[in-house]
Amino acid sequence: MLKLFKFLKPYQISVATVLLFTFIETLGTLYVPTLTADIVNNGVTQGNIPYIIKTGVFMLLVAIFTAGTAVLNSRLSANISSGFARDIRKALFMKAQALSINDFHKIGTASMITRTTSDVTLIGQTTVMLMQMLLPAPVMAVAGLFLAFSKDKGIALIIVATMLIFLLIAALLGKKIIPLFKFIQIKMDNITRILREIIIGVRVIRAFNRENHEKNKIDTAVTDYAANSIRINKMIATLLPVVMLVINMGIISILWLGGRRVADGQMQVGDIMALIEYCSLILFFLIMGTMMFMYIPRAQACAERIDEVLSMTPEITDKSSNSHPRGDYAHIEFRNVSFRYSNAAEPILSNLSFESKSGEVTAIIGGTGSGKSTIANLIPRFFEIESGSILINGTNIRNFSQKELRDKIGFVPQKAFLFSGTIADNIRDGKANATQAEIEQAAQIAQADGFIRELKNGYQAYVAQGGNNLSGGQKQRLTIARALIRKPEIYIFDDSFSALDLKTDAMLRRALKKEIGRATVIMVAQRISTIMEADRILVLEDGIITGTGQHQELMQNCQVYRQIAASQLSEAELASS
Ligand SMILES: Nc1ncnc2c1ncn2[C@@H]1O[C@H](COP(=O)(O)OP(=O)(O)OP(=O)(O)O)[C@@H](O)[C@H]1O
Repeated sequence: MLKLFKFLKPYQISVATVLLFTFIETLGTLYVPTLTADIVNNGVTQGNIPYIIKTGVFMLLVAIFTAGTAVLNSRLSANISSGFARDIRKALFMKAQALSINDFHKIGTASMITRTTSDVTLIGQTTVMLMQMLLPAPVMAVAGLFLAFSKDKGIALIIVATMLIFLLIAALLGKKIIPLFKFIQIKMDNITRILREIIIGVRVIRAFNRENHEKNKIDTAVTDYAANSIRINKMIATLLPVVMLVINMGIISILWLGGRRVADGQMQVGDIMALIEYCSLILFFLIMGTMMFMYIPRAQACAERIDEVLSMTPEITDKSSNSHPRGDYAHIEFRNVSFRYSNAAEPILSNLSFESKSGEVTAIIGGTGSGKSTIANLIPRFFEIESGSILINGTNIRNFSQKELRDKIGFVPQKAFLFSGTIADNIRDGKANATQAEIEQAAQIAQADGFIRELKNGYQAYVAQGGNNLSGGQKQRLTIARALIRKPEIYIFDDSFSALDLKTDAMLRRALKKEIGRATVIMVAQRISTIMEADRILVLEDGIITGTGQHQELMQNCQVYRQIAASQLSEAELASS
């Protein structure tokens, strides 16, 4: 947790002010019973009304001043807490942006959400509670005991004994509660993960009537969380009456010994009142401080989870500071590339070599799981290759900054993903300063203009989260338009035409051909008809290229390609190819 305190640096002055105010507030709180004793001893028992009024007014001023510092303290603390939490969240977000997909998988999406939301909130709250509740406890104890000893040593020792009994009980209970607090965040992660899956997969759940199964899953997770919380609350609930008993025993002892002292004429009545008040205040602040000690392990667990993300070294970093400005063409070369996913035993691609020339369409076809999407994902450097090199215009992609590299690419992912907002906003994600004319032109080439204009608000029509209010084909066309608007040097279509009907597929490819110019196109596809006209087709089988050439060459030379064609084309189409 100490590591995260560096985020408090911008709030140094505020933190110092809170500490000072807390100190003043604590002393002010202790001064009030001292004044009460004074009023009773020198005013009430003597019948000295002017003294009562004078000291009473002074006491009122002390109380108002103490309350004022408390209000200011709360406001400052709230500001520190929210600013501190905001800064940690920003840092987490920036880190998440820098992490590779592999790095991200190590943490998990649900855990990343919990860490950025509830973990940070808890750290912010705990830090402020630490300043307001834990730090005043020793000040109160030392100052309170000092005042108590100055009034009566014997009674002060009763207060010390009461404190020790309380601390013993708190230590015994803390030993049981602290591990439970640590578990709470892990259980919260579990709830977030299940909820996220249920929300995203709601259609599948309904389609397969899995509502009860999912309900049971979330019930179990929530019940588990609740059981943990109930156990904690039960223990805290036990602590409070026991502590009250200890305090009351302390007060009774003070009254007993104080009464005898008053009877012997060694002490005044007001002093008993002050001593009881000191005892109550010390114990009250100790209770609050102890509660904090129980929260600290939970905050500590959260801090460790946050620090784990913040201290991660991204797997993919920018090495070169040389700049590689955007051009208008790209020549891609895979040279003996081998790649394996971090959790996989076997490589997915082995010694893969191919070239994709400027102005040409290179298509990749092959069975499912053969590694087509993996190749598409390696060009923007979403993953790091194991050996070999990927070159763009002769430069290793590792020598580009990730931003420069990705600026060159118009990427259309296999799973069409849109953001909530308007249709125009989504296309503009490809080029932030795109004009309406550019947006419409990109949509026309992507064969999306027609359906967009039929929507009630056209380009301003609302796209729901993930594009859930659009059809699969509509979403695909918008993701294509988003890539086209960049006018990139490299187009990567990862099975991006699969949801289009054959006619739209053909029209889109025809429009694309005119648009591409000197750019390079990598087109992953399952359908032969989509790639038949490509300048070069790579046939992939288990991460190895088993055939390269144009459609007709492959029909003659490549058995795997012939088998794919035979399974998709009609007799007439096969005969004519
Ligand atoms: N993140 C990942 N971690 C581990 N293995 C993965 C990961 N992504 C893909 N794989 C594995 O890599 C292999 C190749 O996957 P890839 O997505 O490249 O295949 P593909 O040819 O595009 O398949 P499809 O046509 O079904 O989309 C598969 O066996 C897959 O299980």
